[in-house]
Parts: sequence; structure tokens; C-alpha cells
Amino acid sequence: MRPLLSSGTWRAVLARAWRLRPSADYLEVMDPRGYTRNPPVGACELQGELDRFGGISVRLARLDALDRLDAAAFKKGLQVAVQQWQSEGRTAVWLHIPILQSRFIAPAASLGFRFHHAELDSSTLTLWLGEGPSRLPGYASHQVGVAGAVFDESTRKILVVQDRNKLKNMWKFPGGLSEPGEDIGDTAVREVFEETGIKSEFRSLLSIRQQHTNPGAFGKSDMYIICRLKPYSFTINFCQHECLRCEWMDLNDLAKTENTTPITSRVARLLLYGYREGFDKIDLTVEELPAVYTGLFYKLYHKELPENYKTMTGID
Ligand SMILES: NC(=O)C1=CN([C@@H]2O[C@H](COP(=O)(O)OP(=O)(O)OC[C@H]3O[C@@H](n4cnc5c(N)ncnc54)[C@H](O)[C@@H]3O)[C@@H](O)[C@H]2O)C=CC1
Ligand SMILES: [Mg+2]
Repeated sequence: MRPLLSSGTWRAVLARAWRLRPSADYLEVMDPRGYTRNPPVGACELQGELDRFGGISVRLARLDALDRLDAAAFKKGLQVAVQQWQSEGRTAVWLHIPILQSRFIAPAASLGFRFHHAELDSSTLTLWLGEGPSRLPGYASHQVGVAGAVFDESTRKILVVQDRNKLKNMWKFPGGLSEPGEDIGDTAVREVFEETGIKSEFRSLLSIRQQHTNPGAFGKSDMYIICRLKPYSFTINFCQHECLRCEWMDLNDLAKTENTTPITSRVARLLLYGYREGFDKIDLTVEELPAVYTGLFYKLYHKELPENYKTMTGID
């Protein structure tokens, strides 16, 4: 984000916003050059950055005098600052509050700010100032779980576990929740190893399930992705905390058993089809491509596309 207001301009805005009058105490701590050595409560220097949508972002962690600021003074100052931003046509305010300054959440909320999201050590509140209903995007809507269907083509065996923490003991593929910044295939390989001790490598993506208000997703929706993995170790050493049993099972048996979940049964049948007719019938393979706007890279998953279609040469 681009800072559009200099700190000098901010000082001027905030001197107005916080309606400060130098008190006798304040004057006592001015040095001969006029700089404040120990600003009193309320002499807080807010620094904000304009974003490309016309919103303003205030990071309380960057404000030196906050430790000495009480909640009432913060509320008063914020109220005036918000009026100022509104008169300047700002569309929204984003208020980033470090966890140790959470006493400022309640005064901000009483002025209409609402939580946008929280991380381990900070929360972010927003206030929409634009016309009509808020157009600010929400935060995360889904959690992502990934399982590995580890299939050994040479023996037709598939790796399955029974979850220790479930009321019904049904066979399923080992898997778990994706970590921030983790590729889908890497989650599958990591979770399979953590839960079963089996080493494997990513082959393809087989299915995506979307479920809303999943009980384990803290009120969010759940994306559950199953990957096809190829094993390169075979001795099971399963996690006692999460699994009750772990086995290499014949794929035909998994496809037929009733002692499994509908999604595991469906994917077992999909794998059987791929095993008999060719995995290209069922695989979504992955390729890394460059993102035009951000300069980053991303993973794109789709059915195999012939090389001449990728380059658009040799197409009639
Ligand atoms: N049909 C299927 O085959 C199933 C699919 N799934 C999907 O798998 C994904 C999650 O897989 P998991 O193996 O559950 O994740 P995971 O392998 O990352 O394990 C989560 C761990 O957190 C623990 N945990 C969860 N909630 C807890 C709480 N409130 N307090 C203390 N500990 C807690 C669990 O006991 C477990 O050890 C989701 O996407 C889910 O939809 C989950 C179960 C069955
Ligand atoms: Mg798990």
C-alpha cells in the first residue's frame, strides 16, 4: 500500500482529530526545540495508509504513544478521526489492533467497527464509510482438508485408516487440514506420512467435496480434496493419537465394503475405474503457471491437455 499522507500532515490532522490542547504538564516535557519527550495521554500519533479502493488502514502497532492512551481517549480521538476521514471521502477504515492493545476493540466497536478477522497476535476491525451497504470483502469462507488415496498399482492395495476420534469406526483415506501457504499435494503427502508412516508422492487430484456449516470448521464451510498418491515406502507405523487401525486393503474390497463413508466408497470406485481403464480417465493433473498481475506463481489443476492444445499449434 502507498502512504499518501506524510507524517507531518498526519500530525496536523490528528492534532485536530484528538482536539489536544497542551496542558501545563505537556509544556513541562517539551524540550527547548519544541519536541515532546514524553507525550501525555491522548497525544497519539495515528498513521494511516490509503489503499487503492479509497480505504484507510490504521496500524496501532506503529503508534508509539498507545501504551499511555486509555480507552476513553482513544474512542474520542477515533470518533473525530472517522468524521475527518468521512469528510475526505474515504470509503472504509481498517483498524489493525495488536492483541496486547485489545482494550481499544470495545471503543472501536461502539463506534460501529466490526471484526473482519483475527490472527494469532492481532485483530482487524473495519468500518464502512462509503455509500450503501458495505462492499468490503469478507475473510476466509472455507477450511481445506486434504486426504491421500495412496494406491499401489503393483499389488492393487490402497492405504486406509480408521479414525480414533469418530463414534463409528469406518475406513477412510488418511488426511487432514491444509496449513496456510501449503500446496494441496504437499498436505496430502504430509498428512499421510504423519498418520500412517507411509512415504508417497503426489500423482493427481481426484475429487473435491464442498460442505457448508461443517461441525469441525468453526462455522465455516469445508472443502475436502482427495488426491491420488503413489507410495514409495510400505511399512505402516500409524499415529496412535489419531488412528485406531491402518491397513493396506485390496481396492476391490474397499469399493465393496459397507464399513466406509460414501465419499471413500465413491472414490474407491473411481480409482478402480482408473486402474482398469487408465488413470487419465480420472486424474486432474497439476501444472505451475505465472500469475499476470502479481508476478507470483500458482498451481492449476485440470484434465490432461495435449501439448499442441497448450501451445495452440497444430490445431485444425
Ligand atoms: N469422509 C471422510 O472420509 C472424512 C473426511 N474428513 C475431512 O477431513 C478433513 C479434516 O481431517 P482431520 O483428519 O479431522 O484433520 P487433521 O488430520 O488435521 O486432524 C485434526 C486434529 O485436530 C483434533 N481436533 C479437531 N477438533 C478439535 C477440538 N475441538 N479440540 C481438540 N482437538 C481437536 C483432532 O482430534 C485431530 O487430531 C476435513 O476436510 C473433513 O471434512 C474428515 C473425516 C472423515
Ligand atoms: Mg486426519
